[in-house]
Amino acid sequence: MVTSEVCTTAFLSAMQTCCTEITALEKFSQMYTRNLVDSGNGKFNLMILCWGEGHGSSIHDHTDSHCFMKILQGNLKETLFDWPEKKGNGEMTKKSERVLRENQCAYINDSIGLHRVENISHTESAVSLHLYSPPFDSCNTFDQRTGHKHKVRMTFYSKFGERTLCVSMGSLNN
Ligand SMILES: N[C@@H](CS(=O)O)C(=O)O
Ligand SMILES: [Fe+2]
Repeated sequence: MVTSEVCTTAFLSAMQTCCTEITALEKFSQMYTRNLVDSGNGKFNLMILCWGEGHGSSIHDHTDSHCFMKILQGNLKETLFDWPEKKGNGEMTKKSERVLRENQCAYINDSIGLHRVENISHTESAVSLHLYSPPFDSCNTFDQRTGHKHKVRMTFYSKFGERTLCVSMGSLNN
């Protein structure tokens, strides 16, 4: 486990170099945007997420994938939640929260729990790098008050630097 954590950190740090160029493609909108950078021959999705002031995701899972994340710019608050009881009929349990700062890496998968990510700054945007393996294009969002889940299809605001023609935003907006 320790070895894989070290490898993960090393890998994500190595990504920093190409990300300096990638951030030139930053895309901001009314909600956080998901921008596909590399689809890894179908083995992973590497994406840049751009968070304006106050933007955040709703509570969500990661469809049984590994999710690695690195903050490239600004700060993001991550709140972890337990999975709701089967029936999902009450306030969801908050497990922990932390602020991820520039260059910090994080990891989550469904056995760790659910999370919500927010740029709580009123003055600064944030940019994060996300690596998902295997890739997925839908996940579940959860209502914090009831624990009820809702399947959501996720789309990209841009792919390989080009704006997509998605009608809906496809982000897990808060
Ligand atoms: N998992 C979210 C971003 S985050 O809030 O972790 C997404 O891919 O849109
Ligand atoms: Fe997430």
